[in-house]
Parts: sequence; C-alpha cells; structure tokens
Amino acid sequence: MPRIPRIGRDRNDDEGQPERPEDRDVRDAAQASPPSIFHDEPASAEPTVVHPAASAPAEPEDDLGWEEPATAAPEPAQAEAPKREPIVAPGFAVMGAGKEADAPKRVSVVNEPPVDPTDEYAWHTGLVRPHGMPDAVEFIDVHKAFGRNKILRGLNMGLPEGKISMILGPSGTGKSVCIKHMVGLLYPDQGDVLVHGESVPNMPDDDLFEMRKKFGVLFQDGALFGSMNVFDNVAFPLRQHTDKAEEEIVATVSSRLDEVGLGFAGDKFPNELSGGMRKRAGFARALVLDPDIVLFDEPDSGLDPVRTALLGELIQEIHEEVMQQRQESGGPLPAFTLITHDIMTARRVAEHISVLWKGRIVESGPAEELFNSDNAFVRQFLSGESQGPLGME
Ligand SMILES: Nc1ncnc2c1ncn2[C@@H]1O[C@H](COP(=O)(O)OP(=O)(O)OP(=O)(O)O)[C@@H](O)[C@H]1O
Repeated sequence: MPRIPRIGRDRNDDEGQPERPEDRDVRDAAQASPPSIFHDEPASAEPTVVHPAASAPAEPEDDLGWEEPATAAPEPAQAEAPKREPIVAPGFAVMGAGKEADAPKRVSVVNEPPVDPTDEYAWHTGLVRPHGMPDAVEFIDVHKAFGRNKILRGLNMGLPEGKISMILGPSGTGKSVCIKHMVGLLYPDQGDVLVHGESVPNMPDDDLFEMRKKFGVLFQDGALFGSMNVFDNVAFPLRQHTDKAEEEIVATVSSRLDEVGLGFAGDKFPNELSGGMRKRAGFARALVLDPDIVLFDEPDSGLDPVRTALLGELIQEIHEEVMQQRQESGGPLPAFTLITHDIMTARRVAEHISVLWKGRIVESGPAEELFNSDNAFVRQFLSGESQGPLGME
C-alpha cells in the first residue's frame, strides 16, 4: 500500500514540517502520490535527462496542435436576463440553502453601504445563490492557519457536480490551500471538507487513497516529470494505480493525447514543449483515470490570451464530453473546478463562481448572477477595477 502523505495534520508552521511531497523525487512521488495528483513542480526543476532529441532541443512549436481560435471575443454571458437576488446586509444574512441559513435573516436594500467599513468582512455577505445541483465538494466552516498566518477563516463553500466552477480571489487568499484540502494533502484545524458527502479529514488512509482516485489535478505548468516523455507522463497514473494491460494503456493514453491535440507529441520530453503544450499534457494526465472531479490550479498562467482562450474551449469541450458519458453511464456528473485570476476565462468558461477573500466566501453562485452582483467587492474583482473595497494591502 503506498504511503499516504499527511501534510500539516500535526504541525501548522513551515519549520519542521514533514517533507513536502513537492520535494520528493519521481520515485517517491510514484510511491506517495495519489493517482492523478502531480505536484506543482516545474519540469525545469526536474533532474536533467539526456535524451537524443533533447541534446539539441528544437524551439518549441507553440502552434502545434492548436487550431485558429474561432474568436477570442467573449460569448454573450446568457440568453435571458440575469436573475437578480436580493442583497443582504454584509455580515448578517444569507439566502438559499447554505450552511449559514440559520443566521438571522435581515434582508436589506440593494447597494446598502457596509454597516462598518472598517470591518474586514463587511463585504462578505456569504450569499450562497442556489445552483440546483448537489455539491461534489463542500467546505464546512473550515479554519486553517500556518503558524500565526490564518488562511482559511470559517470557509463555507460548495463546488457543484456537473458544472465548471471557478474559485476566484486575490493573490494569497488561500485558493491553492483549498485544493490541497480537497485531496487530503492538508487538513483543516477546524471544520470539515466533504467529497461526495464523505469527510476527507476523517478518512482512514485506505479510504483516502481510494478517494483520491476521484480527482484529477492539473497544477501550474503541468507539473510533468521531466525524466519521462509525454506518453509515459500520461500513462503514469494508469501504470501506478490500475492493472490495465499495456495494450489498453496505449489505447487510453493515445486517445487522451488526441483529445488535447497532442497525439503527435507522445515521444517528446517536457523541456521540448511550449508552456501551452505542457498544460495540455498535464490535462491529459489529469483525465486519464476518468476522474469525477478535475481541479485546475491557474491553468492559464503564463499563456498568451489566445492560448488561454483555446485552453478554456478545450476544458469546456472535455467537460461536455464527460457530461454526456456520465449521463449515459449514470456516474456522478463531472465537477471541474478552476482557480484563476483571469476574468476573461471566468466570463467565457465559468458556470459557477465562488469569490474567496480573507479566508471566506464573499459570494458564490451561478456565474451570470455573480457577474451581475450588486456587491461592491464582487463587482470590483470581476471587472478588474482599481476602485473599490480591494486595495493593495
Ligand atoms: N505549507 C504551507 N506552509 C506555510 N504557509 C503556507 C503553506 N501553504 C500555503 N501557505 C500560505 O498560505 C497563503 C495562501 O496561499 P495560496 O497558495 O493558497 O494562495 P492563493 O490564493 O492560491 O494565491 P495565488 O493566487 O497567488 O496563487 C500564502 O500566504 C502562503 O504562503
């Protein structure tokens, strides 16, 4: 049985923490990593591998595999007029069926200024707008600190099944920390994280190991193993976590590589690929075990606007495809969750948005409703304005 990393369960500070999985080499990762979780380690940091083709690496061909974008212009957000929900006074009431539904319900006037502008949670209505689907992942009053640095401070958040959702929020607010809680690489100091209704922090190691098979994770830069070619990188979870015959592995990997437009690149090494190609290879690897939940940590970082738009389209296409398969097979509908700072990507791709700030949700709900929110923070963040509650602090 592979060793399950239990990061941050006993200690909260950086000093003296157990060795992080990110720091392990490929062999350790093979033993310790969940099936499709590959840590946020740029290929360039991997040990140098001399490969015939790598001795004089060709300039990465950025355009390989990409077709011309149909258009980079954003789709109209919705066909029908957005449904506006009443806004509640900051810090008081929550509508819908969220965990805060027991809070006193004091519905106030739309655009009411914050009760106390010096209150750092003045804009956190915590409004949970109904999305009509069960949650694949739920954070229930989660608190997490590293030493004195309190990152999650009472986080209540749901990520719906069958949707592409996004967690948006300022830098350093704890978005990546959320991903690590979902897959059991970090544990809450307080509160609970549920995946398909099961508590991750309370899972025995064997169950945790199985639970991780539900996830595919695409970390920034694809986090490919630099010592393996693209084919072997994508085949890695299948070889580690299934008993599939090599013939079946070849068929699965080839089909996943074709899907992401890298059918021709199986024998290339990560250092021969452009950033966009590495991300697509990482995406193919994240999908190879048919996960129920796919997590993308800033998939658009380092990509130009056109490649970003194309990656967004690819995510939508594959989500739709998996939706159809699951509707036919009856399995859980796929929950794709992206962490991004790119508002254009959010406008184009997101069906559900959670805005995270200071360790709590400001508002969450269907994307078109969030883009039409009357909350000044949400409005500022989703329009990228310099004026508003969010400053440089
Ligand atoms: N293992 C750890 N030990 C100590 N501090 C940590 C650890 N992991 C994360 N942090 C801290 O938690 C905070 C939130 O980090 P996180 O990476 O989740 O932010 P983020 O919202 O994803 O930011 P960005 O958008 O810039 O990527 C940061 O201050 C980070 O330094």
